[in-house]
Amino acid sequence: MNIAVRDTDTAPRPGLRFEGAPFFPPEPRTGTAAAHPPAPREASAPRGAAFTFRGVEKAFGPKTVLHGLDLHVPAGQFVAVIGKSGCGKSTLLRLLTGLDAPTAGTLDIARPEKRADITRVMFQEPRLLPWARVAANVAVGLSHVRERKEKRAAALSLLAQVGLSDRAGEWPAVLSGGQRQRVALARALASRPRILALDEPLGALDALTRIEMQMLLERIWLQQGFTAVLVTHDVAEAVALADRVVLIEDGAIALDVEVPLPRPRRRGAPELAHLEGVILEKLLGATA
Ligand SMILES: Nc1ncnc2c1ncn2[C@@H]1O[C@H](COP(=O)(O)OP(=O)(O)OP(=O)(O)O)[C@@H](O)[C@H]1O
Repeated sequence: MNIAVRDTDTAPRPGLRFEGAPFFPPEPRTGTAAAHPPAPREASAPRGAAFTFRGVEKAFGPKTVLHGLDLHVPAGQFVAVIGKSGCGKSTLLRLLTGLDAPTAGTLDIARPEKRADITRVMFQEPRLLPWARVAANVAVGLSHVRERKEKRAAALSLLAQVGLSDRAGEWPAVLSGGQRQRVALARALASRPRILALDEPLGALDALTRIEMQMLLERIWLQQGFTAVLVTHDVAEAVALADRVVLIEDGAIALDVEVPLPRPRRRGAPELAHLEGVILEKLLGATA
């Protein structure tokens, strides 16, 4: 198996892999971020790119969390972001989704003026509205659909995608944790985002539900072709789902690993375990 591992800034980026990204055709990665000329803050990303961080710094008062982070992600790619607690993973997602702004550097993103429309975030906790039934919770993501009947039909169709057709009229409180996350996923997908940011969305689920949700997420990603950025502490999850795993260390990308394995990936396969070991070794080195 040919595994491309990159200690950032010392080696060229690995080749890209695209599998099942029907809406966004693959584009060969062309050079490093440094090869691009400086761009105005949040200018349009290069064609075929979902987003590019160039020398992005984020400081909170005297504390600098991200130091000159470079990350180019082509449209349709599934990227997993790992790193020790407090290294800046959620901060990266907040910058990506426009919830926060970099203190230096540039973030190039397709149609930045529409960022609220093209990005969606899913968190560890589903954050559903407790006073709204399941279908109404999904409809929150359907603000672009005006007609009530149409909205309901769209919400039901989304619930069918996540396997919850029969729970549309229930309250979130009666659902299991995994079912609530399915509703949150349906709501996140409702606006057909181009970029789905996932901040440890499966972290609170039991092991079996977690694997079921991973498979659901992968299936929907394969069908819809959005760009997925998954923050996770679970390296096995990262290699099972992602085209590419990046490790943040000392505020920058310390490792960039391609996952050259066909889908669906068999949990426990030796190739996955090998790759997991390579990444864990680096991660443990970072936390030692
Ligand atoms: N709004 C804020 N004000 C001050 N400091 C912040 C703020 N947001 C994040 N930080 C700090 O930035 C650092 C990175 O936080 P972040 O949440 O991005 O880490 P993380 O890698 O996602 O951590 P974890 O894996 O534990 O969730 C932490 O030290 C955190 O305390």
